Amino acid sequence: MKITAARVIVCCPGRNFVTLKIETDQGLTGLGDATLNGRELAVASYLNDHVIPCLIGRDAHQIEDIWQYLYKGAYWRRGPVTMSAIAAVDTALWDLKAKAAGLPLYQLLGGRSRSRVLVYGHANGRDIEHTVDEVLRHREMGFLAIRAQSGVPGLDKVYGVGHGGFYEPADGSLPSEHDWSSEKYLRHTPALFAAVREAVGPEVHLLHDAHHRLTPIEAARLGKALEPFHLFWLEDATPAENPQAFALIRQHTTTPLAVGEVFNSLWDCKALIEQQWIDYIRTTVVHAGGISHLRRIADLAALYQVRTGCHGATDLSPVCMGAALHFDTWVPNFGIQEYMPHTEATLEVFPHDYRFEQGFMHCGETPGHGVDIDEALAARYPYQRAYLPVNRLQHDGTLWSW
Ligand SMILES: O=C(O)C(=O)C[C@H](O)[C@H](O)CO
Ligand SMILES: [Mg+2]
Repeated sequence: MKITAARVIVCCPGRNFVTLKIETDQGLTGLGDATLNGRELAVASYLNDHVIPCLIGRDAHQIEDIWQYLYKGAYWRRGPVTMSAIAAVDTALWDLKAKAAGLPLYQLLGGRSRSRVLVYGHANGRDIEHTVDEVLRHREMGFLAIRAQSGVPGLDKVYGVGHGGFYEPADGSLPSEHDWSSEKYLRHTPALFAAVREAVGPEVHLLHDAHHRLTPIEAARLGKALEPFHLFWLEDATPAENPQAFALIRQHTTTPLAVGEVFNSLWDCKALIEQQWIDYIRTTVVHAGGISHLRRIADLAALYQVRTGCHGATDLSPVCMGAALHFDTWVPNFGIQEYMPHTEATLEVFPHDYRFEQGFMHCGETPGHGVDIDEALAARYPYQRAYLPVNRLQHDGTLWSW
């Protein structure tokens, strides 16, 4: 099955998505997500200008060789742009192989390890009361695991909290500015979880994302303060460029830790997993080299009882979600999958066969990963430049992690 053409489709049905479509001499096509929020066109160029010319004429079945060719062959290894581009090729090739075999993708990975995929939803509120209401609303919708984020008194805009309507953090044609105070956040967050736990009782899994904004010792303090409320996980407690920072957090708290949505290779995860400094690894298909590389990360994690918790925000396209759900259906050390519903416009551009039911997602049974693109419709939503916000410390304007 020879690759005859490949094309990058950039569209903005409510937000930007970059999709790679690979065509073959057998008439089959495969799709891969290449969306890198706020840096979309860099990946589109990487694919168009540097990767696609190397794909034409290759055997689409040689997924591993093509992966190595793009990774080692670039000489310049890793990084989010490179690894998202490789991920798109890899995902499209797995989609093609599964279509050629006439099987849903999870069957090629080794078959079903579970009947359905536990997902967590997002409850965001402007204050504690509003967040509690949102958590209860998500429980009514059937979610068994819910991430809770709330506005912080004295801070104007905070990560994870929408300003009415559909939550989309990439909100400006230049980066918008948020203000930050770790002191205010650390005073507020334990009270938030005390109220949420009191309202939902012991059964619902609760999650929280500190979104890289704390220092290691502040993160340790938060983890300790949240212990009575038994979180499923505390995510991105501190930036993870220096994995050793998690050793410090670990010494102080039994709150489970999740990290890795910004990672793009096994090498980012290695020390955190091997030292058992984390409990969940958040890498997903689009930003970590596709199904082939994600499988390697999960296999390493399994040796240390670290489980998967794939990133699944709305800036990952339905193509990524479809592929991730096949991965989740197979991966033995599955933990949980993040799930934020896409807008109606996005779902129309990307017809898909996965579905949400009573707190779980189900991947479909159609051959491949089960997600397509309506190119004519996509063409009606041209790219719009959009950036993620930046954070500045409230008291003096120092640039901080967002
Ligand atoms: O979903 C999450 O946990 C996130 O932290 C979402 C990220 O902010 C988002 O994907 C950035 O593009
Ligand atoms: Mg996160």
